Amino acid sequence: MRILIKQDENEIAYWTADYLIKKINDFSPTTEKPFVLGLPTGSSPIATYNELIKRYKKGDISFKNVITFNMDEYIGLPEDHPESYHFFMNEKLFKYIDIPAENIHILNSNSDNLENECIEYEQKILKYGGIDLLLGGIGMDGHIAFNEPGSSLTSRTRIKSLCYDTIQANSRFFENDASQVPTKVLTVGVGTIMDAREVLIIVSGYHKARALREVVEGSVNHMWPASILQMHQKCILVCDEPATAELQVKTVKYFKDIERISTDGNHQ
Ligand SMILES: N[C@@H]1[C@@H](O)[C@H](O)[C@@H](COP(=O)(O)O)O[C@@H]1O
Repeated sequence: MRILIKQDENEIAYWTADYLIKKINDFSPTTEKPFVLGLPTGSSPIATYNELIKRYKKGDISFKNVITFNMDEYIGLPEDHPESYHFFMNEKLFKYIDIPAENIHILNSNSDNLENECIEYEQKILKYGGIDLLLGGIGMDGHIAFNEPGSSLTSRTRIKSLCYDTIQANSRFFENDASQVPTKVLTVGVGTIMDAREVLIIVSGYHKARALREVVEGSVNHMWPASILQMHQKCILVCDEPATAELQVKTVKYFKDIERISTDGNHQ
């Protein structure tokens, strides 16, 4: 696990967008061999999406041969609801870039057969050869996508019930009214995330400090689902200073030293 500690959210966004652009450009995606990108919603990736849009407008990147798979979606919201993840992705990223509509994949939580939708989503990912890079965030309780505490660490795409903490946390998007937050979702599984060839997680803000501590210094445990990332062969956590507040001083120093010593910025 590589841990990068940036000053703030803006530095995270700049670094993350730059890293993604380099990855995609180095891959030289074509129609026959597209780059497969996993994408999150939530507040964590917004600044990065803004940076990606800026860089797209400068001509640094094209998304024509990028296939995207979003991680999750609420059940019970129409796609045009302002808090649906379909709506979010279009508003925050897709409508500003050159990605073809048919390259975008988001779980259809309005399907008549949700279980089948989940199975087909996994099959579609496989059809494209798996996810090359999955960008994500984590919840305050250590959830990843919508894999809440107690999720099987080998889970696949499925229907999931949200826990009280997540409903409370996400009520900020629903007029601070927890009763408006859907209680069920579709989400890729922890196993689906672990199958991505590379995982890049944004952790920003003091409110994520406890989760970051559990994920980095705690043991692998289903009550902190993102802790499984310790087992991933190529995972980067891009954090800001406030998010590191509960890490041990020696942990912060250890990871900062690695970044300082490795001047080519290309280590694992
Ligand atoms: N389902 C999403 C996750 O995909 C997201 O990573 C996480 C953190 O959200 P935020 O970035 O807003 O803190 O919780 C949400 O509920």
